[in-house]
Amino acid sequence: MSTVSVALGARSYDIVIEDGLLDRAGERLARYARGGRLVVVTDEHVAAAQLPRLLAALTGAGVAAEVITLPAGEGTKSWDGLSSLMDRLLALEVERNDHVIALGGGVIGDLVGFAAAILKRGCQFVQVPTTLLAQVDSSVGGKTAINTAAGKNLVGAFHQPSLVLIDPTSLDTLPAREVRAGYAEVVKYGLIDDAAFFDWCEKDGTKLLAGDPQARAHAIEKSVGAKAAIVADDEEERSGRRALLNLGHTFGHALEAETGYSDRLLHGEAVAAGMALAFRFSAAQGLCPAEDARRVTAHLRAAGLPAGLSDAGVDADGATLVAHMMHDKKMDGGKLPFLLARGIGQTYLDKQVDLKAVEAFLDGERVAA
Ligand SMILES: NC(=O)c1ccc[n+]([C@@H]2O[C@H](COP(=O)([O-])OP(=O)(O)OC[C@H]3O[C@@H](n4cnc5c(N)ncnc54)[C@H](O)[C@@H]3O)[C@@H](O)[C@H]2O)c1
Ligand SMILES: O=C(O)C(=O)C[C@@H](O)[C@H](O)[C@H](O)COP(=O)(O)O
Ligand SMILES: [Zn+2]
Repeated sequence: MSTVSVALGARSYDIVIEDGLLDRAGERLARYARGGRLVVVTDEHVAAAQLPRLLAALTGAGVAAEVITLPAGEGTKSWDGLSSLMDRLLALEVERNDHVIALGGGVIGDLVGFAAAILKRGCQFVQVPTTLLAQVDSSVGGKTAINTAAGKNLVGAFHQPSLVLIDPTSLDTLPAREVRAGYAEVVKYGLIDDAAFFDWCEKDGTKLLAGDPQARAHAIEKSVGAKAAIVADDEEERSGRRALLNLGHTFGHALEAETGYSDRLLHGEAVAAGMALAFRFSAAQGLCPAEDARRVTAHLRAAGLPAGLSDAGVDADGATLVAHMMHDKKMDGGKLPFLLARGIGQTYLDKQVDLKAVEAFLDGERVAA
């Protein structure tokens, strides 16, 4: 077992990582059960694959669970998904001091977190992530949101969980495509500021993708440790440090918008393509060695992830993609700061990027594909 703490003063919390934790979560969660009950929110796939383990643990600890099961997929992170969840939480008479349990991937975590942030002006929640992406990234840090017609995560709040329980064995039922999508956010930590970890990904990433328990534990602990440190330093993305976690996301969110937030392109896949584009753009601008951009592209493709527009199934011109980017939350005074790289492990926030250059670069990528 390992525990990582997110140091945020009164809002500090632990992230507990342990194989089999789901089966032993009853005692840990029982302390949050007021009146002997807890509300668990999950999606239909997780309800079939992992919920029985959590329910058995809760029953064993004498806790009664009310379960809300939502449709699986990015479409649930929407006004409709939020409205339906809020009505159901209100019908269950969840109170401000109650804890709601989010059991699922990033969609459930982001949606439940946002619902918790606004239910009766704020109740509490616990993250029990069941995808690789959620275990290495979305369950930590308190970014909660839904998507709107204008773009990704545009309505949301910073609302930290009280606890994060990570059971890597819950990934045993996760489809391989979802494991690969989560792996993109693992690689991200190496590319941001840890070149040695990117080396590890090149050497041992395939073990992680195959479900090797040691590789899985190493990747989750490294990722969560890196994210916890960044969040503790810049909780609400004010100083620029937390923005580093957005590497690949400005391009990636534009690709997700272009594919309609659908199964055509998963968030992690869009981030993979976005990181490769960020590195190639950096190289094209003379900021980053071409060899580093080549390594990033090659590694993502070797992992079965998209590393460009055509891999991602996107056939849009630069102007269309840049128009999506204008909704990015990093926009500041009409300018869009970009996460660029001076090399692997040397990501930085560049506030001087010329959007015409981004547009021309993307047009070139489209032609080259
Ligand atoms: N808040 C953050 O910091 C943050 C970080 C990264 C991503 N995100 C968000 O996370 C979302 C993507 O999350 P995701 O990739 O986890 O997708 P997801 O929540 O849609 O889960 C992916 C699929 O796997 C299924 N699933 C989940 N766990 C399973 C299991 N153990 N066994 C079998 N099936 C399982 C789900 O039902 C779903 O079909 C995006 O909306 C993204 O914007 C948020
Ligand atoms: O936690 C963060 O900060 C991140 O940026 C993590 C990202 O992986 C995640 O996709 C996040 O939701 C994107 O944030 P956004 O502010 O661009 O919506
Ligand atoms: Zn992400």
